[in-house]
Formats: sequence, C-alpha cells, structure tokens
Amino acid sequence: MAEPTNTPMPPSTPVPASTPRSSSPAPPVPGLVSHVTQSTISTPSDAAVPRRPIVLHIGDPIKYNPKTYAEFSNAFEVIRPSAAERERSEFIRALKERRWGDFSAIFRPFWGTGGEMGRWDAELIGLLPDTVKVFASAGAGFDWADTKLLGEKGIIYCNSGLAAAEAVADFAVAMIISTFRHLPWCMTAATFPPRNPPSADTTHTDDDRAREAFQSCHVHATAASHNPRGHVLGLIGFGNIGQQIAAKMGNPAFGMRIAYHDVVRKPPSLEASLGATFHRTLDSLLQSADCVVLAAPASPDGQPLITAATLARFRRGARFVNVARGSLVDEDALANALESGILAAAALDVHAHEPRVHPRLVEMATRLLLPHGSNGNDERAPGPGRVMLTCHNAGGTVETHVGFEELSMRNILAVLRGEEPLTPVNLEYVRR
Ligand SMILES: O=CC(=O)O
Repeated sequence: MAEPTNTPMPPSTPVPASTPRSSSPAPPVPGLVSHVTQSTISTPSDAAVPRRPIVLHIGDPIKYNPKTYAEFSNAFEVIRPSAAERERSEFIRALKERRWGDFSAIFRPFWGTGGEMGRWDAELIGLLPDTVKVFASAGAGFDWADTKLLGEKGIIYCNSGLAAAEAVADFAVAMIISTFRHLPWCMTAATFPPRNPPSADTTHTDDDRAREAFQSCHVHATAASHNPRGHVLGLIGFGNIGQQIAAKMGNPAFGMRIAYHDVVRKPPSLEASLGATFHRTLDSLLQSADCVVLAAPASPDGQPLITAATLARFRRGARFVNVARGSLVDEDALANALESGILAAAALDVHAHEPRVHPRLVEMATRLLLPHGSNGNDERAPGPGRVMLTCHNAGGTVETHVGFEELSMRNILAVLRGEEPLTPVNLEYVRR
C-alpha cells in the first residue's frame, strides 16, 4: 500500500477533522442507488433549472455513508456505468460517443471495482471531456493512473491514503513481528503434514511427522527468533503509513529504534515526536536497519527499488517487509537474498504480478524441512518459514472502506465547489 506524504490523521478517524461538513442536515436517502442515473443522461424536465455537474461514478454503489451520499447526489447528477460499460473497449467507445455528457468528476469509491477499464493512460485520459476537474478514488496507491498526465489536462487526482493508513500500519506491525518471530514456520509446523496431497514418505506415519515438525519448530524457531525491541526499523517512505508504523513500533510500545529515508525530510518536531532518525540516502538506511519496511509509492517508471544491488547493501540477516507495491521489488533477487542468507526473513503483502505470487517465494513460505534435512538452528541458513505471504490485504478493513467512500465524496464536493481538495497527489502538474 503506497501513499504520498499527507498530514497524519487522528487514529480511527476515516476522514480528516478539517473535512468540511454540510451546513444543513442532509435529506433522508430513500434508496441509495435510486439517486444514480444508470448510464443515460436524463434531460431536466424544467429547462429553467440549472443543470447540476455530472459525476461519473465507476464501480459499486455507495454502501457506508448514506448522509454524505445524500448531499453528494443532491449536488451532482451521478451517472454510474454498468459493469459491461466499464470494460475497456466499451468504456472507450462510450467516451468517444460522449455517452455520459460533459462530466466534471470521476468517482471511484471502491478498491475492488471500478478498475475494469484498466490503466488510466494517455489513451483514456485523452478521451476525457475538458470539463473534468477532479478524479477522486479509493486506495492509497495510484500506480494505475497517470496522475502527471491527468494534472497536465487540468484534472486533480485525489487518493484515499489517509483512510487506509491505520489498517496498513496495523498489518505492517503483524508482518514485522512475523519476520522477528518466524510466524509462518510456527503456523506451518503446527498444521504439518499438509493433508493434501498425501506424502510420498512411507517410512514415517503422519503422526510421527506431525510430532517431529512440532518439536523441531518448538526448539529451532524459538532459537532463531528475536524481540523487536532495541532493533532498528528502517522505513522507506515516511508519509502517513510510514509514520503510523513508526508510532506503533517505536517507544513505548515495541521499543524499536526508528530510522527513515524519504525524498522529503520531515520537520524536526515530527521526527522528535516519533523518535525517528532521517537517513539522507537509501544506502545509509539499508546499512543500519535490522528490518526494512517499504511504505513508499511505486516508482513513476515502474522500476524496482529493491534489486540485487540494493539487497547487497542490507545488513546480513536483516528482515524485509513490503506493504507498498510489488513493482518496487525484483522478486528473483529477493528470493536469492533469502536463499543466500542476506535476509533472515521477509513478509510480503504485495506482489509484482498480482494475483500471481512468485513460485520460489511460495515454496519458501510453505516448505517445512524436518530436522534430518534442516538447518533450523542456524538463523542465516535457508530454512523453513522464512516468508510470510498475503493477498494484498494490508489496507483492507471495513473502516478503510468507510473512509475511502467518505474521502472521495468530500474531495469531489470540495473541488466542484471551488474549495481546496483534501488529499490531492498531483497538484504540481495541474494547470489551474
Ligand atoms: O494497495 C492498496 C491501496 O492502494 O490502497
């Protein structure tokens, strides 16, 4: 889960406190979806009534914020293309035909839907009407949209990283602990042997193998485990997510020493409040960290940051966690580093070719070597349970989704009312 550098949000508040609120109470919502025009433009029956700005709503209907949606759908004509219309070829056809009129905003409130048309590249952006002023979306990361090109066309792109920061940081905490305590090893051993497929080993019964796996893990995983306290946590990226990870893993909770590298150094007061030490270069951070966590946006050119060259700069036996983007990591180089002992453990929520997970990393996550074949008491040797793998889950909680919806609507309301957007990411490119 990647995100830029916004101001931190108070814990468990999905939308910033500065968010403007409607001055008058929102009218009741008879049925949320009934406010939405399904992909045809209705002509106002009374020509004297000024037409409301059109918002193109891509993806599922609003689920969590009926009050804000009532305000939103009163202010705007919301058009929601069908799932078939969101497929790229039909989407392009519709844009060319101006099927949705001169819309002013694009609204994608959910993570799991609304991305069916694929990357927002020159082909799609070039077809947008000149009336579009803002694109507000769920999600912290925005590697699926060319935000520079949107900006050059005068369109402000707003992400929802603020709404996801707490969830991602919580998940990162679990992953950091996993790398210090070898949780995949503990979990695989407790359920060993896998029930399916049946083992080819005919000399040991499943019961023997289960006991052996348990005992071996009990002895060896513990001998290779460490408390995070006193170790250096090296954060690459120190926006909302990086800062929340620091707050959770530093003092007084887990007692890790916090170090970070970011393109922009944070103010001294923030560094002091989080006990964070700035490293001007990535190299310097990598050489001092016992656990490196990626919490930075994807590179604009899609190139990895964690490569064979940068892995060679890690401290030997260090740990690595990725809650940002899979494209930031050369996964072959990472697998080599785990096998050679450069890394003691890794935890990856995001993957370079989702939904596919790198097969060598899968093998390392699930393999369990029993004592006669393992080096379980050598922390640096390749061994069982070195890798925790998850399915891009870090940001995914109900609270995050509530915040995605709310923040996206608030961004559109603000921009179309001539106010400042709450969470823009591309202002440096926007001609205004
Ligand atoms: O990866 C998740 C997000 O971008 O929010």
